[in-house]
Amino acid sequence: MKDSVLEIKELVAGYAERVLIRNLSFLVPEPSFVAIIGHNGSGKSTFLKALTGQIPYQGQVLVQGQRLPQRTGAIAKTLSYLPQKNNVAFPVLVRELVVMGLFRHKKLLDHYTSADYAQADSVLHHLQISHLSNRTFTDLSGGEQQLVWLAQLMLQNTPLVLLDEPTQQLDVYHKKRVFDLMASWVKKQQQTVLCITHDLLNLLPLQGYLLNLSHPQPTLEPLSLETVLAHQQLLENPLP
Ligand SMILES: Nc1ncnc2c1ncn2[C@@H]1O[C@H](COP(=O)(O)OP(=O)(O)OP(=O)(O)O)[C@@H](O)[C@H]1O
Repeated sequence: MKDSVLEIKELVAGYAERVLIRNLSFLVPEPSFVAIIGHNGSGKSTFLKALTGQIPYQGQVLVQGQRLPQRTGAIAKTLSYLPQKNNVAFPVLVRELVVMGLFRHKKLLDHYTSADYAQADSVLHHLQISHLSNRTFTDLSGGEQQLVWLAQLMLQNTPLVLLDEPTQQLDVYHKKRVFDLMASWVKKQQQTVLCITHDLLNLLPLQGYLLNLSHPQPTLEPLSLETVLAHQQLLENPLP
């Protein structure tokens, strides 16, 4: 039997005196898009922090049948992660930041080659942000920075991609484009995408699943007009 791409078994995670994820179990059988939704503070980022080894957890996470290590370094081959806030403390050109997405294929002191830069240029072109290529990253607007991080994530090309509100600062046009882009990662590259979002209406055209962490016992539900609208209504009310 083929291994499922992702299986979460009885995951428990949270902080010192506050368990936020209680006995979460679900299975993603094949490469899929999974929208993680829920009220502010319901534990969405906490869930991704557990998967990325930033906080300890109980339970099991299996990726393609293998237990995901709990150490950040060892996880890097399997998954890429775009946090909600990602600061860069030094002035770096956009093209240089994007090419770093290939770090998994490099040894410590390796230089990036012209073929690597060609790949970086290609994803910048794909995201329609080639004009930002030689700009200093820290001078860009919040939305432009978000698109640059997405370009870097594309170069990482891991089986599992975790994104924490990747469309938060984007305009209406770019929000739609980024949701289309995530759908194409699933379809064309067979990647599994877990995306935290509050943009429920943008989920309507997509195929995949929805996981509402505001629910007392969250489960994967197929994305459809009915499920999205039902959850939108739930989220319009206070956290139970
Ligand atoms: N390091 C920490 N120590 C203690 N509590 C924390 C820590 N980080 C987050 N929390 C708390 O855990 C709860 C869940 O936080 P989390 O960031 O997972 O929520 P979220 O669902 O992603 O919310 P949002 O939609 O606002 O991004 C919040 O109440 C938050 O204050």
